[in-house]
This record gives sequence, structure tokens and C-alpha cells, in this order.
Amino acid sequence: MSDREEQRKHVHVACAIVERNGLVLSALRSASMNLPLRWEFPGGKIEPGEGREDCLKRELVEELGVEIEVGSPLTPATHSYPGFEVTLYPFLCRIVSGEVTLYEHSEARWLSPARMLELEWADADLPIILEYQQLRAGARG
Ligand SMILES: Nc1nc2c([nH]c(=O)n2[C@H]2C[C@H](O)[C@@H](COP(=O)(O)OP(=O)(O)OP(=O)(O)O)O2)c(=O)[nH]1
Repeated sequence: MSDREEQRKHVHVACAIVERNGLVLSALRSASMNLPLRWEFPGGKIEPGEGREDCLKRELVEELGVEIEVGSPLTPATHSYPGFEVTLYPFLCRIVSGEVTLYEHSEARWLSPARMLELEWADADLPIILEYQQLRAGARG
């Protein structure tokens, strides 16, 4: 790896595929956030020493005011944006208490898995969405 690559910022982010009644929660990044007005899975940067699942539980309380149960992981996805790299660690999740309240995002929607790609997602999410769609298509047989 070159010095230049080593110096590039690489962030590690846990993200929640929150399911309810066959639908999945998507959240719109606000105009003031990094990657503005892109849809994403709620979540955020993993703090030093923090476990991925604990990060997710913390972020979902901070961002949406809900307590979640964290289930199975999907495949982590790494993507290079101009200026930084991200690795997303996705987990299937469900809400165990609280109502979705927008503390940071500008909108949230419950989507059917098949229609997720009708929205403009953060680029790093695309492989995760494809894997998730296959998982749920398989589950329906
Ligand atoms: N939470 C989340 N972040 C994503 C997804 N896809 C994706 O590229 N990202 C990027 C956006 C951000 O650069 C980073 C997540 O960190 P964050 O939500 O704490 O980012 P932020 O820059 O808004 O917050 P901060 O620096 O103020 O802490 O990962 C996703 O599906 N969920």
C-alpha cells in the first residue's frame, strides 16, 4: 500500500437493516450531512473500542429514538468516495421499543425489499441492498 493510500481516511460504520412486517427502514441523509440527500441504513461510525452491535444500538437511539435487537450480519461492503473510504457492517435488526423519530435525518420510509433501488442510495450501500434483496427473495421461495 502506498503512503498516499495509508493516509486516506477510512471510516468503519455499522448500519441497521431494520425490518418490520416485511418492510425495511430507509433514512434520508439531511442536506447538512456528509453525502447529503442520499438514502442510507441508519447507523454510524464505530467508536474506538466499541463493538459493532453496541455501536448500532447506540446510534439507533441517538438518530431515531428506538431500541433495537441486532440479528444476523450481512457481508461488509467497502467503498471509495472522493476523499475517504468507508466499510459498512450491515446487520438485520428489529425495533423492540420506541417510535421512529427523526433527530438527524430529513425523512424515513418503510420500503418493500423489491422497491429499494427506486431511491437514490449512498453508493456504498448498493452491494448490501443487492444481497439483502436476494436474501428476502430466497426467503419467500
Ligand atoms: N449510517 C450510514 N452511513 C453510511 C451508509 N452508507 C454510507 O456510505 N455511509 C457513510 C456516510 C458517512 O460518511 C459515514 C457514516 O458516518 P456518520 O453517519 O457518523 O457520518 P457523519 O459524517 O454524518 O457524522 P459525523 O462525522 O458528524 O459523526 O458512512 C449507510 O447506509 N448508513
